[in-house]
Amino acid sequence: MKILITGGAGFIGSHVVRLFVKKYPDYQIYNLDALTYAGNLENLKDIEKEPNYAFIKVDITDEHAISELFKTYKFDNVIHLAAESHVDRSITDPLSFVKTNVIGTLNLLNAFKELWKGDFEGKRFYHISTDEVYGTLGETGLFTETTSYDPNSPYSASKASSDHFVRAYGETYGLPFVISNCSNNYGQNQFPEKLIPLFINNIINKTPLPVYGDGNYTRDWLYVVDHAIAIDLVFHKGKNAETYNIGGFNEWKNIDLVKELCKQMDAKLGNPEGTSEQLITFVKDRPGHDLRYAIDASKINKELGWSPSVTFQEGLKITIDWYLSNANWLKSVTSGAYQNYYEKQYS
Ligand SMILES: Cc1cn([C@H]2C[C@H](O)[C@@H](COP(=O)(O)OP(=O)(O)O[C@H]3O[C@H](CO)[C@@H](O)[C@H](O)[C@H]3O)O2)c(=O)[nH]c1=O
Repeated sequence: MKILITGGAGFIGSHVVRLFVKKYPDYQIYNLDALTYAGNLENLKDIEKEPNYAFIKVDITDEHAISELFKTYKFDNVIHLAAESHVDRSITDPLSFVKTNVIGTLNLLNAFKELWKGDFEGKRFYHISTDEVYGTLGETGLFTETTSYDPNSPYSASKASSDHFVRAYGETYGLPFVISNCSNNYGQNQFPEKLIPLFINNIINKTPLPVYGDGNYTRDWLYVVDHAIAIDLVFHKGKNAETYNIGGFNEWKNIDLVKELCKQMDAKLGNPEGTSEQLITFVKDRPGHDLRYAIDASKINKELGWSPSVTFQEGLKITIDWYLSNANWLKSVTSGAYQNYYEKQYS
């Protein structure tokens, strides 16, 4: 089986590529990535020489290149993770999100459709998406697979649009697909623009921790390897044309999470208690900031037997240890791209 995994050099993508390369030696895994600021082949150093792994540097916005690639390699299946993913960046540059997340997805769908021309036996297009397509929750309630789409940021609007296109290709052309919508991920190799790795990096460098608004925003956090395990299950056992919500049953208000992170970092760094908390700085809010995301993951639990295997305390510990022992990785990824979007745009 030939599987194209897009965005495989990125954070979640690299964990998915590693899992598939190691677990399925009979599959041929093609990792397609444009290697933008968030993609890094260092993330896959440990598996790059495996015989069932190949890397292809192509941007999914390049319609011609994508079409030629599908003709050459005849991929049986696609697991599509390539995306612009950072909400703050989408606020300053929405168009690049439409190009990659919407047009890029369309290019893949078209190439897949043209390659198999309706003979889709044993084929599947798996679109990896986000819980942000559902918009925001109040203090109570959970997103289920039937919650209406109501995206609020340019990022979530672009992901909602690509989800709709995938479903439309299923309805219109009979293209076999499955979609999953996941909550906030954290873990090793995440680019330090996202809350947890950004704040770990800032604590290491003793720079301010910019908490947006009053910090009373809630996210549901999932350890990235548990997401990769869920993707493996949905890919192999998920029903055609279905959606699966994936979440950690692990809601945290940002301010509480940041304080917990500070506590664990102080313990690790041998700082007196309370040292890192002094770096917390309440700053101007993110425009259109969604109050709360929370996922009802009971469908994937009941149908496919998935539930998170790593507790938040364990996952956070693994993550902190990884960043502390990979200072070179942190330095190299932060030397080029500007990672602290608060300072750049909202100050
Ligand atoms: C970077 C940053 C974030 N925040 C807040 C904003 C959010 O309420 C929360 C998490 O922010 P972020 O790490 O940017 O993640 P968020 O906007 O929730 O979106 C993430 O989670 C989504 C899934 O829910 C993914 O689809 C997105 O690709 C991913 O970026 O922390 C701060 O207060 N200060 C910051 O500097």
